[in-house]
Amino acid sequence: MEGVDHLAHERNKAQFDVAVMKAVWAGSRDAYELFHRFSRLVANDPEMFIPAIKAQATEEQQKQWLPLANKMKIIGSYTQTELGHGSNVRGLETTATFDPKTDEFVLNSPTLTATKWWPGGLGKIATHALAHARLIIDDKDYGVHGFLVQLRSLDDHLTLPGITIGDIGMKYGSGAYNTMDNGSLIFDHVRIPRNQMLMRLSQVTREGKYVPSNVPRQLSYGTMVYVRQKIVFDASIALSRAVCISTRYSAVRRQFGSHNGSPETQVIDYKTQQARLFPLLASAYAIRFVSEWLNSFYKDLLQRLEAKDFSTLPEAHACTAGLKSITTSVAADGIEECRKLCGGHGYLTSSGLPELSAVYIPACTYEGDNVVMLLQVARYLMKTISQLKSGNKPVGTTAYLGRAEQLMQYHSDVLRAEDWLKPNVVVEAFEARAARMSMACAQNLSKFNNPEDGFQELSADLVEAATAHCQLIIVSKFIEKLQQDIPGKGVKEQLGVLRSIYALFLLHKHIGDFLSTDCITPKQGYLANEQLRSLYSQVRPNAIALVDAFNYTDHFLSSVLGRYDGNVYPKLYEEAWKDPLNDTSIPDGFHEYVQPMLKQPLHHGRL
Ligand SMILES: CCCCCCCC/C=C\CCCCCCCC(=O)SCCNC(=O)CCNC(=O)[C@H](O)C(C)(C)COP(=O)(O)OP(=O)(O)OC[C@H]1O[C@@H](n2cnc3c(N)ncnc32)[C@H](O)[C@@H]1OP(=O)(O)O
Ligand SMILES: Cc1cc2nc3c(=O)[nH]c(=O)nc-3n(C[C@H](O)[C@H](O)[C@H](O)COP(=O)(O)OP(=O)(O)OC[C@H]3O[C@@H](n4cnc5c(N)ncnc54)[C@H](O)[C@@H]3O)c2cc1C
Repeated sequence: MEGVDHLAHERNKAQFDVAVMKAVWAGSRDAYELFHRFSRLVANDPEMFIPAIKAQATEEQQKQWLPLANKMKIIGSYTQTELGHGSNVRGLETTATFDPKTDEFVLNSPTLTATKWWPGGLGKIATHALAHARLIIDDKDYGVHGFLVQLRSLDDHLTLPGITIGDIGMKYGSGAYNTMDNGSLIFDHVRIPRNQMLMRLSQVTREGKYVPSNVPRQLSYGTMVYVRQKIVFDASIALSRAVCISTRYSAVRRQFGSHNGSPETQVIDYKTQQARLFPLLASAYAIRFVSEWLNSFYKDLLQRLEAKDFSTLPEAHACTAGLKSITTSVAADGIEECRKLCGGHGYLTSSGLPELSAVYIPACTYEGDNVVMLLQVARYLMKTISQLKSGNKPVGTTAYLGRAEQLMQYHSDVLRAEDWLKPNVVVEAFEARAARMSMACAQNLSKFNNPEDGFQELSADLVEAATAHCQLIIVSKFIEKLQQDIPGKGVKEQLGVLRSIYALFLLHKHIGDFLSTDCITPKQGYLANEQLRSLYSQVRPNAIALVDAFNYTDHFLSSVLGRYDGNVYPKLYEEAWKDPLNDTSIPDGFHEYVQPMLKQPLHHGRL
């Protein structure tokens, strides 16, 4: 049956132009062409070190180090986290003490918990580290700064004196993340020249004078803003990959429902399967579009920073931290749901899902623990609300808080299920929910004498308010995307269906928020759910074409279940047969251990 497309009948059902949708998913026609060519050539290979040099090094330092890094003459590791501290960057313990006699910094790990722990590439391969350490001059602590430190000889790759490096060992699962040499590093009074402190933001002079930056010190966290927005894009890839596998397999898999010898039901036709799968399909598109927006916001930030305009930096931090958190959580949970959607076969390595899950789930932790990131968003929201009194009009993603008074009076006017298809009806409900949750937190916070005590006490509520705010951003950006000119037969209509599924699924999932804040009535909640069911029926004939639009090759999916041609069973069988256990019919050790047991005589009356 090689060459037969078992999913052709599904593809024929599509009510939209898949070629155009491929370009929409890729971002543009050009991006599509590029991805199409490259995805067939290379695997993803993220750099980790270079963005930080660009952000924190002076022009002179960049001239010295970037060509070396770009040409792979040196291999760098972003070395921030320690055994004792990851989230609390200000709590890092490694020290870099200035020695005015020699014009050097002395890097030292004063305690076990100061050991650098986790940095990727550090364990085995890196020649240099961008190490984060506390700057000490004349016994005065100036806080955490970045230092370029050579770790290994460029001749024989042996570690240099005073440096102890190891790999931190096996990680979750047996999958590909174990090929990453996350490492540990101890400094024992290692000396580096003064000009290897990254001095774009603040400098240390030859005399040992600290010259603080005249720009916000938060700029030193710029690498994290950059990587977090990349991670949002990455979430759309990881989730769409899992959704592609489980959608195709759900159309192939049949279970129950045969009448008089007719074929059994495709599991994708079960409403329960649709209610689990289609919100994830919609989420993949939603994350894709919000990542597109976030990337353009980030590019705008860079232009502003060039012009010394720092006004959007706090919002950029809140958006990248919050969206990193929400989207990686959705993707990680979504991958696991996709595994379950594939039943038993989803647990096989050949489904591609266990590997994807094991590699992906740390995204909820690295580059900022997801809860810690939402608490940053909450701080930003509380700050925005506290400034309302002084007449500060919020802009951008918090503009709706400027209409807080009006939103506190809001009651949804939905009367019929179809009313929930109107974008403005959805946005108003999401704005009112987010605003009321934040306002409630702000009001509760004001009851505490010490705001920090209040923040700790209310942190679970604050995380929920931040979640509501971030979900509002994603819903709004999906709606804005559809306000653009999108050509192609049926493309906009399909995206409209996905947009409504995304928003109404969230409403259904967080119905408690919407009801307890009195934004909607139970009847309106019921109508939203009714609408959701009918949207699932609309997406059903287009489901396969919607995942085809991701344009993933079988090689990229690495999944027997997600094959483009749907030829699952013969390939599943073939794949199992490749297992080394099947090379022989008698397993190793059988004659030594199992056979003697089998040959033991039976004793009457005893087992
Ligand atoms: C590397 C390149 C890769 C490129 C390719 C990408 C492909 C993508 C796909 C997949 C590859 C991924 C591979 C894995 C990579 C993993 C790498 C790592 O994990 S590296 C370690 C990351 N470590 C954290 O993220 C720590 C988390 N902690 C923190 O960020 C901070 O410490 C935080 C936010 C918790 C703040 O802690 P506080 O409370 O002590 O803050 P205070 O330092 O005092 O600063 C407070 C002020 O600064 C602002 N702020 C904080 N962070 C900011 C930021 N990043 N930008 C701007 N402002 C920020 C705050 O809003 C606040 O502002 P106000 O004073 O209220 O105005
Ligand atoms: C696969 C992987 C790759 C990594 N790569 C790198 C790298 O290349 N370079 C590098 O420097 N680091 C790297 N890291 C480290 C990573 O950035 C940190 O692990 C991450 O920032 C989380 O910090 P932590 O480990 O200190 O978690 P912790 O902060 O110890 O988190 C433990 C728990 O405490 C909670 N918590 C912490 N603080 C608060 C708070 N203020 N309020 C409420 N709850 C809180 C968290 O939510 C979490 O539930 C990597 C980590 C992983 C897993």
